[in-house]
Amino acid sequence: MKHTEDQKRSSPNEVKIGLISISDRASNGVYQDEGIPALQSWLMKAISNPCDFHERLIADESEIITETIVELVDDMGCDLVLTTGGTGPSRRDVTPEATLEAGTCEMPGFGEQMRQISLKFVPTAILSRQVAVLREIEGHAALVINLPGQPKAIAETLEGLKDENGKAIVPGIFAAVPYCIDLIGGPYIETHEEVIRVFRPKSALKK
Ligand SMILES: Nc1ncnc2c1ncn2[C@@H]1O[C@H](COP(=O)(O)OP(=O)(O)OP(=O)(O)O)[C@@H](O)[C@H]1O
Ligand SMILES: Nc1nc2c(c(=O)[nH]1)N[C@H]1C(S)=C(S)[C@@H](COP(=O)(O)O)O[C@H]1N2
Repeated sequence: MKHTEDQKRSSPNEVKIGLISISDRASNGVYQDEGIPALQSWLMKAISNPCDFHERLIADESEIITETIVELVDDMGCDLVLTTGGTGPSRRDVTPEATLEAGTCEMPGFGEQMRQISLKFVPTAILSRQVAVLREIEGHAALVINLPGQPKAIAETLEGLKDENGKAIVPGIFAAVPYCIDLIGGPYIETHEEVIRVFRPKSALKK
């Protein structure tokens, strides 16, 4: 990894997070982007570590999507990159292919779980082709996850489905993100349990 000022952490537990909103219309100013604000507000509510966000609003262009993921991981040193938009069946929806292009290995469980969660909200969740990958380079690695484009779907998939007492019925995908980041050498992420309860094996818990 190239060493730049951007990659430095202001504290050892700071999490560097890339947020990419992929939308032809929002990036052209046809409507206001709601993707990045929805991602950022959920993460700020959920994560207790200090976070350093890097935001990008781009069109549904395959090369630009891949380049943006690579830039956020390799140059900015992001530990986690979340994309929103462009995972449906339309011709312009190319986010999954562009993400796979930036990845060094696929993490199929995230896409599988997201479709399970989203099917509890809308039958069209089956149309979502979301993927997740690791991007591993020399001295650094990151987890990259596609989320749906509907702004309300962002919290739904990250947080999952809860009953009226706040108990998880279907766990959100973020429950597995901190342990994944541990395993690839990133910072130890902690969350506010009332928003999302993280799962780690006992042996991986910090005392
Ligand atoms: N960045 C965004 N901000 C606000 N709403 C969005 C955004 N991206 C998508 N949406 C909403 O979610 C729907 C589904 O998202 P999808 O990624 O399939 O968009 P799309 O139909 O390809 O639109 P776009 O022209 O924005 O790329 C959109 O039709 C739009 O109503
Ligand atoms: N939780 C949730 N997931 C959802 C949706 C939703 O409203 N809520 N919309 C679905 C629809 S209509 C489509 S086409 C696919 C792909 O979405 P994208 O193109 O917006 O990324 O996500 C699906 N996943």
